[in-house]
Order: sequence, then C-alpha cells, then structure tokens
Amino acid sequence: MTVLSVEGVSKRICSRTLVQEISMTVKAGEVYGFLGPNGAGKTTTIRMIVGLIKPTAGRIRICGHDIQTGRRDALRSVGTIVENPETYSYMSGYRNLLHYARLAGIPRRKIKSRIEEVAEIAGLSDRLDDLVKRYSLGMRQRLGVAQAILAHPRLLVLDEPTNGLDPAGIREFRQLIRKLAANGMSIFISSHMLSEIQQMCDRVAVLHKGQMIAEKQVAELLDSEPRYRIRVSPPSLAQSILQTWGKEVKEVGREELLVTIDQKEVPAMVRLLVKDDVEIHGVEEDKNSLEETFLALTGEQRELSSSGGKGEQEHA
Ligand SMILES: Nc1ncnc2c1ncn2[C@@H]1O[C@H](COP(=O)(O)OP(=O)(O)OP(=O)(O)O)[C@@H](O)[C@H]1O
Repeated sequence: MTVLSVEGVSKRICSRTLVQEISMTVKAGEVYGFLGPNGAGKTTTIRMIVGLIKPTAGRIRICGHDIQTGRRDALRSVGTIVENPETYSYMSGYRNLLHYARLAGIPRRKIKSRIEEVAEIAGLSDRLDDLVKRYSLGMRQRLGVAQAILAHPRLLVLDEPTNGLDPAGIREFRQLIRKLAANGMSIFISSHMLSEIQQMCDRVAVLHKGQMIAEKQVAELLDSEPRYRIRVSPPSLAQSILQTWGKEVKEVGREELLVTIDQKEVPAMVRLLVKDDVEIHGVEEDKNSLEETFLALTGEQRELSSSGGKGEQEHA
C-alpha cells in the first residue's frame, strides 16, 4: 500500500527552481531515505510534503488524499519533525507530550495511556518527569518523535533528525525508527550523511541541485561493485596484469591502485600478481565506495565532505 506519493513535484520561487519534477512513492512500513548535500532541496521538498508550502507543479498524496484538495485528511496521516523539534525545555517530557496530545485532539480519557505508550516506544519512560532542559540532544529528538506519533500517523516525516547527535544517540535513534517501521509506520527521513541512510533505510532517493538523480534500494547502492585498494610495486605492471584479467583498475596514488573485484576474487588477484613478481604491500577493502558512489552520482565532493553549514547552489 502506498502511503506517500509524490508525482512530478516542482517548486519555483521567483525565477529560481528549488525542486524540479520529483517523483517518489513510499510504502507502508518502509523507511525511505532522502539523501542529498546541503542545499539540494530536501527541506523544500519536505515542507511541501507536510503542507507548509505549496508546490508550483505536481501532486502530493498521503494515504490517497491530495495535500492540496484533501489537506485535512492528508495531514491527519502525517506526523513530523521539520528541523528542530519544538519542545518546551522548562517543562517536563510529560507536560510537553500532554500539550501536544491536547493539540492533536486525542480524547481526554486516552491521553495518559497514549503518552505512556509513545514514551515507552521512544525509550523515555524513566525520564518523563524530568525537565526537558535536562535531556540530552538524543533524548530531545526522541521526544520529538514521541510527540509526532501521538496521533498514530501512518507516515512520519523527519528532516535531518540525527544532526548533531553523538554515535550513541544516532544508534538509539536508528533503533527507534526501525521499531516504528516494524510496526507498519512509513518513515521519510532526510539526511546528508550516507552512513546514516545506509543503516536506517530500505530505499533511498538521491537529490542533487533540486533534481532526483537516483532512487535505489539501499542494498543495491551498497552492492555497487566492491573495490579494493592495493599497494603494489611496480604499479604499472600490476595494472596491466589486472587489466588483462579484465578488471577495472585505477591509479589512485603512488604505488596505489583501486581495483573493482569481488571479495571472492581477492586470493586469485594476489596469486596472479605474485606469480609475475609484483610486490604486494597491502590489500584493503575500499570503505569509501558507498560515499564515492554517491559522489560520482552528484559530482559534489566539497559539499558532502563538509557536514555543516548551508550550501548555496546555482539552479538552471
Ligand atoms: N524561500 C526561499 N527563497 C529562495 N531560495 C530558497 C528559499 N528556501 C530555500 N532556498 C534555496 O533553495 C535551495 C534548497 O534549499 P533547502 O533548504 O531545501 O535544501 P536542503 O537540501 O534542505 O539543504 P540543507 O540541508 O542545507 O537545509 C538552497 O539553495 C536554498 O538557499
């Protein structure tokens, strides 16, 4: 069942195209990653999905309801945290959830049990009575999720939720997301960090300069041709042996080659090189291959490597 459908959506402001003809669908229980460098148009897209701004063209439907013509029904199925969750730091976690439960129109007699439920899901049960200003950033983000799911949305939309979290915070957040998806909720989550998307999502769309340049299963993205970095001498001889063997080889440094081969082929590669007196000083898996796949797609080395700050880009 399709929970979110985005069809040919564009957003122009004055003569500037921020987002151009984006199409995607998110199914029930799917964690969908929306990946792109700073300034790619992720927040703009998300703001259209949650009805904060109108698309210039195209159509967005949530659980079959058009966000323009059936706004109330569409938004009833969405929970969201766009940018930072709005929490009142001088109030307890419980009071915050109480406030939002009332706003969400949860019947009075159900409020307490629902707050306890979402707190349990978000791993905050023990800390509900503490003031939010005593919470870690990770706990605040999870409180934001607890708040967003109060009214049982089918779709949860999160804009860069792990920004600023430490590794433990990211791990806890990831577990929370997977738990929600396992219970059938769809989650649309943006990030500029590949490693997060890779670990959290089932499918990923890659956005670049307002355009969707790829949509893949994460497994497919990861499978994209394992590569090995080998340090050899002489590299020219190694290169020609490997090319004769039919492998893609690239010189990436002094006496360093990047070879596209399957893990199973590594022993054969070593044997082949040693047989022809090539000295091997090191063989290691190229851990950056996913990042490079992404960079090859976007061609934007600079922006991905800088994790902070807003990037400005030219749009055609
Ligand atoms: N109201 C606006 N008017 C003009 N340009 C805008 C407006 N809002 C955003 N932009 C520009 O549109 C582009 C996309 O911005 P957006 O915030 O959607 O990107 P993003 O992928 O979410 O990046 P970030 O992670 O940095 O927030 C940026 O170049 C931004 O400066």
